[in-house]
This record gives sequence, C-alpha cells and structure tokens, in this order.
Amino acid sequence: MEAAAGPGNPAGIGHVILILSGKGGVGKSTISTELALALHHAGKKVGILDVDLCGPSIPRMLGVQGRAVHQCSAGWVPVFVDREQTVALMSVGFLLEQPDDAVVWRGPKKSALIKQFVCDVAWGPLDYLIVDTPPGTSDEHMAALEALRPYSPLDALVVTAPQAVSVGDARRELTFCRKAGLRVIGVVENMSGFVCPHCTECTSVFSQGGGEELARLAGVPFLGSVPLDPQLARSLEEGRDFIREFPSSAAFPALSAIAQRVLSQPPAPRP
Ligand SMILES: Nc1ncnc2c1ncn2[C@@H]1O[C@H](COP(=O)(O)OP(=O)(O)OP(=O)(O)O)[C@@H](O)[C@H]1O
Ligand code: SF4
Repeated sequence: MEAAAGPGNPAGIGHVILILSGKGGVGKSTISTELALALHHAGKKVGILDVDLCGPSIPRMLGVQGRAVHQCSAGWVPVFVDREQTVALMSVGFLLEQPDDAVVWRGPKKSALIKQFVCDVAWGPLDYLIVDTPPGTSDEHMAALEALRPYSPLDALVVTAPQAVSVGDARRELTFCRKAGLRVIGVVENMSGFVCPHCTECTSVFSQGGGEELARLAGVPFLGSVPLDPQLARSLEEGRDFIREFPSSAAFPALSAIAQRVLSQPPAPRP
C-alpha cells in the first residue's frame, strides 16, 4: 500500500471542488461522477479524488473497478477512465484485494493515505480536481483540506436531497464550509422528483424546493435540481458514460446545466 515518496504535481491543479453532503446516500458520488464527465465533455482535463475510504463507489460508477494503479518515478499513476487520458481517478478501491474488502482504519492511517493521494499521485496538469467525500464531517475531510490547501484555494459544492432531514444536515455542512474557509460554489438538490418516462410529468416523491431555499438562506448559488432517473441509476450500475450516451434522459438537462454553472465560476484567486 505504501507509495514511493514522489513529487506528484498537485500544484498544477486549476480548480479544486470538494463534493459534500450532510447525510449519506443523497447522491454525492453520483454528482461527482456526472460533473466530472460533463466537464470532460466540455473539453476539460479532470481528476477525481475519491476520499470516501469506507465506501469507494466511484470506480464502479466509472466502469474501472478492478483496475490497478501503478508506480512511476513521480509516485502513483492514477487510473485513466478514457483512452485520451483526460479523466484520472484515484480511489482506495484500487488498492483493495477484493472490491468488497472493508477499510477499518483509525484516523491517522486514513489521513496518511489521503495525503499520499494528493502529494504522491502523478496527477499532471488538471483543469479540475473533483473530491468525493464521505457524508458529514470526518477525519477524511480534515485530511483532504490539510493536504490540498497549500496548493489551491478550495471550493465546495453541497448536495442535498429535498427532504427536510437532508436539508437540515446540509445546513450543518454549510456551517462547516464557513468555519473551514471553503468557498461554496453552490447547492445541488438531487432526487428531486420523478419524471414519468411515459408522459414526462414530474412527481415530487419527497418534498421539493428544500435545496433552493437552503441556498437562498445561506446566500450561495443554487446550481439545480436533478430528478430521480432510472436510466441514470442503471448507467451508474453499469459504469457507463451517462452524459455521452443518454442526452435525452430525464436527468441530463439538469446535470448539464449544473456543469455549465460550475464552468462559469472561475476558481478563487490563489493566496
Ligand atoms: N438522480 C438520481 N436518479 C437515480 N438514481 C440515483 C440518483 N442519484 C443517486 N442515485 C442512486 O442512489 C444511490 C446512492 O447514490 P450515491 O452513491 O451517489 O450517494 P452518496 O451520497 O455518494 O452515498 P454515500 O453516503 O454512501 O457516500 C446510488 O445507487 C445511485 O445510483
Ligand atoms: S405520470 Fe402520467 S403516464 Fe406517467 S404513470 Fe402517471 S398517469 Fe401514467
């Protein structure tokens, strides 16, 4: 597991965005994956850093589960999702012997691995580094902030489901961002209604509008509402490129609009 100490290249990363949520299961990894793919299709070079050490789902969602990371003189070589090597992924999932192995580590060991993921991975120059985090605030968050902060100002995107309980947890996450000095580039409401595949009528399965209201109260941009979309769920299960393959699916317009809003926000100036 130990990577050779290498220079890596985190200084060449243009814009770091941490994807956060107060509650588990609201779609953080989904938004991380689709945002990364949408930025890639907009011509950007993208890295994805999966620091959800206990639930690394991004390798499966991107169809690269079971691939191995290699070492070079600059450290670990990330797994490239596309042939042109413009989408790079690093995840603890690549270091487990079996995909279902559990990572049962204490804080210091997790922090050391995350530091290696930042400093000892040969990321190369990237326009964006999308960081998928565990729910809430944990050792993994603190370790990622500590490791990345010397190289780049850090932005956060908060994902919530529409229900009041998720929105309440997301509000706490926004407080964490303020205390940790993260600029919030916006809130995304996920699982926001179900669009009937027959008549395209949208039914609010849970309540609706909580994410937008939260953004308004916090004074941060609302980036959009992503509906529940069975095609998106299938695409993630099968590790397919939803953005390229399913432009007429219900969640596509919202995911594209979110990526456009992210693209329109330049990174905060470097200190
Ligand atoms: N808009 C959506 N439409 C359909 N399925 C979705 C949508 N968003 C998420 N899902 C599905 O919901 C499940 C949970 O999503 P995901 O793993 O992204 O959540 P998470 O917040 O990252 O979870 P965790 O707390 O484990 O990190 C996944 O199976 C995913 O495919
Ligand atoms: S939304 Fe319309 S088409 Fe879809 S199931 Fe309901 S009635 Fe049928």
